[in-house]
Amino acid sequence: ALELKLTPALVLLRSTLEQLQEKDTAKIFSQPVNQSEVPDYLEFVSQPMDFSMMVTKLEGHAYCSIADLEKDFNLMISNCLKYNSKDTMFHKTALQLKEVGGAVLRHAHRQSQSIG
Ligand SMILES: CC(=O)c1c[nH]c2ccccc12
Repeated sequence: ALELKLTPALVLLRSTLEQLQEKDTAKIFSQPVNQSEVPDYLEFVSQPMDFSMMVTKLEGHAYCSIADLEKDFNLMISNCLKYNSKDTMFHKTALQLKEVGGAVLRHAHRQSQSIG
């Protein structure tokens, strides 16, 4: 539709990231894992990622597509699944966010295709 023609890719990236953050109702992904509180974190996770870092990257034009955003989202989820064992709230929350976030991203991919 015409109004999508006026929607720059950056606006779609921003709204997609905002939708993903809204799904993280426990806000466990809002900020980096505090490495002084979790001293062994970097033994399991080589590339930390969280939503605050993704916002900084987005505003710094580090994401050229929904696929770029999806890569960091998937990294953030897999870090959490790796560090936190299956029986933890964090692990279960990450699995749920992976599901609902996937739907948000699939919808965003469709929208970006119709922008052209
Ligand atoms: C997202 C994640 O793994 C974590 C979010 N907060 C944490 C606190 C201790 C250990 C891990 C975490």
